Amino acid sequence: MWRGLWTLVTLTARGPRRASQMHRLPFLFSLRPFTRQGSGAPTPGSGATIFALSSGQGRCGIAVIRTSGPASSHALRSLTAPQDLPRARYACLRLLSDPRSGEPLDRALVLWFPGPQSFTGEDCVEFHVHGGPAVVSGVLQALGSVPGLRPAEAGEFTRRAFAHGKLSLTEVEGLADLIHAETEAQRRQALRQLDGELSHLCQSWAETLTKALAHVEAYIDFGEDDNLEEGVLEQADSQVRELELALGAHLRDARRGQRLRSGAHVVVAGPPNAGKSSLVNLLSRKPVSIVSPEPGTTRDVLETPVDLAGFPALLSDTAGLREGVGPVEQEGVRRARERLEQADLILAVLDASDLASPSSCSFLDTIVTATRAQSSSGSNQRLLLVLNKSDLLPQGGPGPSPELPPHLLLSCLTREGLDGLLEALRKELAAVCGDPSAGPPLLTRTRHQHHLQSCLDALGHYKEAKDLALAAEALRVARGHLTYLTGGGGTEEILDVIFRDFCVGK
Ligand SMILES: Nc1nc2c(ncn2[C@@H]2O[C@H](COP(=O)(O)OP(=O)(O)OP(=O)(O)O)[C@@H](O)[C@H]2O)c(=O)[nH]1
Repeated sequence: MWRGLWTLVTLTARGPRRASQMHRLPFLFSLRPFTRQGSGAPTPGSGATIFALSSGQGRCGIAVIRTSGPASSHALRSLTAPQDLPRARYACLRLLSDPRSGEPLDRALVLWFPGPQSFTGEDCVEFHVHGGPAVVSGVLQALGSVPGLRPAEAGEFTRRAFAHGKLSLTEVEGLADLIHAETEAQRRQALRQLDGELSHLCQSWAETLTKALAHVEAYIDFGEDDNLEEGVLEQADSQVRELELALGAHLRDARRGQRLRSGAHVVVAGPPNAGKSSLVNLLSRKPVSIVSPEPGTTRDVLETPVDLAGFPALLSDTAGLREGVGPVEQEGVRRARERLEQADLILAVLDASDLASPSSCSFLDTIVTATRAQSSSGSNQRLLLVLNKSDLLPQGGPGPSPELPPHLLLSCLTREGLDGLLEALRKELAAVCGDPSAGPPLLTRTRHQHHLQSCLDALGHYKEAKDLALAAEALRVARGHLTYLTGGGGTEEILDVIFRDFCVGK
């Protein structure tokens, strides 16, 4: 019975998740225009000079404390001896003292970044002090005693950088992702976004729309005037068509960039005793699940975040799939099936030495059906079949069998086949999450999807417009959504959401 269920839900697995993601951030989609990015948009208390510990908390070799704002040079002079400003952007060794008592605090490297050539665009100072808690708290207290200085709020340095046009909103998001990146693939994607690839792409699309709009407005103003070059409206139409194709391609990326940020759902499933828990423990390099020779040991879904071949994943161990069991195990089997529906990648595990058992046959049957259903439905769900316990097979393995779909041989016991499995996982996860090192930049947030979709909708209105004034307005709306995407418009709400991801000192 569950076989049919799985197949059915395989076809529709993406729908509900998308809906729930949209639901969680409803206010992001009702943006009103506000001051343009980079034009000195106000930040809360932007007149003050802020300071914070920018390196990690706790004892460390070197800690970096920084300031940003007009009183930065005064703060530097107040704490250091000699009191002159060091050469801009050159590290210089200074004695730091408490300006209230004159008590020495540390010998530190000091860097002076006069605005606007600084991270925030304001005057900034960095103190590279010894990372002991007493040194750090002494320097922070000394800075707090300097008039005009106050502790920074979370993300306030970056918010100031955004307000001064140093970073676009997508670059700010890339920076937040870089700080939170836990895997190689996440780091690559974040760095590309921080480098402005997505931002530049949106800007080039916005420029295309500006040209199309100029053509339409010229036609409105001059009509069939001799001075107007021929075919201006046709040019606008072809620019819109090209842009539609480009936006459509990005929107069809199956949310790979978002999966790379949040982690792919990888579900380990199979009949009881196949070695699912052993595989989960092997891949996560920790004892997440109980392993025992008794079939039916795992009865609930056990989840663990892992770095799988450089990609972030949420790995789920599930109850062995079988019929005719007690109520507790039955519930575990129901939950396992539910998890299979949500999986981006299914790791189907079978005991290679027990392929003829009824539970293995029934599971194999299901995999074959599911694989066929996937290829005919165009589903994005991926599947890898792993034949575990290869150490129990006679030399040479089970040999080619027409009944078996493509599979990998593995022994969780001896780890033979693990490298091959990791390589296969890397390929599958690159298909699920996208390759962060190649191809066009991916959309990494629901917000990006929303603005591109809205832009595309507006282009649809352009094509349907009954008169040129309406067509021009549709182009303006479309361009507005691209501007919103890079932070050229928005509300304090969206900025609050994005900057909430930052820690104090960034
Ligand atoms: N020989 C051999 N035994 C293995 C291998 N992998 C797992 N086992 C053994 O197979 C038994 C079942 O392993 P589990 O990892 O608990 O299997 P499971 O699929 O999670 O089992 P359920 O919780 O019942 O669904 C244990 O005794 C493991 O030590 C392997 O590669 N080779």
